[in-house]
Amino acid sequence: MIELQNVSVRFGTRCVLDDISLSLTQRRIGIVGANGSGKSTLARLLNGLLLPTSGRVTVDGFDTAKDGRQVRARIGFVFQNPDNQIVFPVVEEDLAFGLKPLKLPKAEIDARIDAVLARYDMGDYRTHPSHQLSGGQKQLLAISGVLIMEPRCVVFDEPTTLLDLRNRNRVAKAIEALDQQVITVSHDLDLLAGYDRILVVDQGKIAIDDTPQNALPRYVDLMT
Ligand SMILES: Nc1ncnc2c1ncn2[C@@H]1O[C@H](COP(=O)(O)OP(=O)(O)OP(=O)(O)O)[C@@H](O)[C@H]1O
Repeated sequence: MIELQNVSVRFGTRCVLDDISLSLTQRRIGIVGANGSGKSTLARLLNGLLLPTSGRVTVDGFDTAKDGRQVRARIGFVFQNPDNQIVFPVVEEDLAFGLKPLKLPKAEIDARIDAVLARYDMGDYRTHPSHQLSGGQKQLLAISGVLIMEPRCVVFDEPTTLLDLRNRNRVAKAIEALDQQVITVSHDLDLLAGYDRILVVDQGKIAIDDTPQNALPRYVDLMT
């Protein structure tokens, strides 16, 4: 379980998240809010990319401030722009990179690379230059680089924002098919319609915490 206990985040004198407590147990959780409301900040707290100014974030009892390794093994993070996530020039090298610290046998590494690429029908791209992939393929590679670590939860920060409709649909399908817990920050409300729980971030607080059926229309009202 991911838990936030009285979490605040301040940047200088600006309080971006103000005393938030949450238990994140549902399989699909969406986070929405206006630009600059603190959604990415909230998402980045969940795997220790960012530490709270005060309060505690724990993942299965591990504190993000103290147990970074255990937290990152459990929670994967997919950035909005896959170019920020893809670091190696060749697809298979990029996928193998995250596995390095695990010191797995080469056969296991190869098997995991084959499995994630097969999942997205990208087996032919194993030795392809990563930066020559299409935008949608890059996002799928970024997702693959996270899945290969076998996290139990994946946090997505605006995963479809940079994609055309075709690739948006491809990535949406890929997210939908995940067995893992998924926490998605998005302005794409259709992406979140089938989720179990929606959190609306507004002025440093969770203004609405409800099902999509209840939360999304109220959010749309709030924004208009
Ligand atoms: N490292 C940082 N240092 C200073 N201010 C920051 C930092 N990160 C975020 N902020 C500020 O905190 C606020 C919330 O940012 P955040 O990225 O969480 O918003 P968001 O809801 O994800 O926005 P968007 O929808 O535009 O992506 C913004 O005003 C932003 O400028």
